[in-house]
Amino acid sequence: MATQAIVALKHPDRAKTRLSAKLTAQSRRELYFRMAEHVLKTLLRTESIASVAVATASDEVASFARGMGATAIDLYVDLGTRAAYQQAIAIHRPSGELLLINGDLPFLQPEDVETMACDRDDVVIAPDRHGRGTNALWCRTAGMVEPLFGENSFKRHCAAARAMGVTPRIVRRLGLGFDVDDPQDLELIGHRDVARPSLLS
Ligand SMILES: Nc1nc2c(ncn2[C@@H]2O[C@H](COP(=O)(O)OP(=O)(O)OP(=O)(O)O)[C@@H](O)[C@H]2O)c(=O)[nH]1
Ligand SMILES: O=C(O)[C@H](O)COP(=O)(O)O
Repeated sequence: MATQAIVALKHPDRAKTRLSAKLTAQSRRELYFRMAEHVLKTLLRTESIASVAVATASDEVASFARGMGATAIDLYVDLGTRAAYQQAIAIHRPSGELLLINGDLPFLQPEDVETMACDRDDVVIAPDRHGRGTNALWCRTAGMVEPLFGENSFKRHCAAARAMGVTPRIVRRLGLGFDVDDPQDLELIGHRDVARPSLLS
């Protein structure tokens, strides 16, 4: 199997704004790069991932991605996660298996990615742990489900798959479900019991 992965990464100076009440701009930048590095490294060492591309409008992030061994898909402007993935697909024209995955998943492990990219299904969706957003979307062929990220995108991606006659497989795992959006997520990172399955229900 050979899945192409695309990671959307916003301009670092405008990322993680919901953490502004708790973290300075400098700390938010550091957290952003730490998480992005973790996600890229994880993807790069996952066997079923053939290539990793970062979709970004930031030259700094593009260089960072290339320095790590990923490629960069240069976007013109940040218009949100949905637009970033849609533009990246339009520019990059991936064929075959495609994984769209966010760059703010601090617990992501290769096994999580392997679980998504296994052989049996056409569409696999990893919701955030609240069951609202989508943190990763895998399709057997690019274009099978249009990226519809944004608020409550999990329901939308499920409906979009069903509209194509496909029953999506849903993957709920800590590594895929735990994204860092708000101050409560930051507090949980520090706690070992973050791995409790109850957080994923
Ligand atoms: N290229 C690109 N990536 C984006 C954009 N918006 C979000 N992302 C990425 O999509 C993923 C999920 O983003 P969010 O959880 O909304 O993160 P965020 O926008 O930094 O958070 P807030 O500023 O707090 O809303 C992260 O990897 C972001 O870097 C965008 O406009 N362009
Ligand atoms: O569904 C989405 O668009 C992504 O998961 C981003 O959602 P978030 O802003 O809740 O992380």
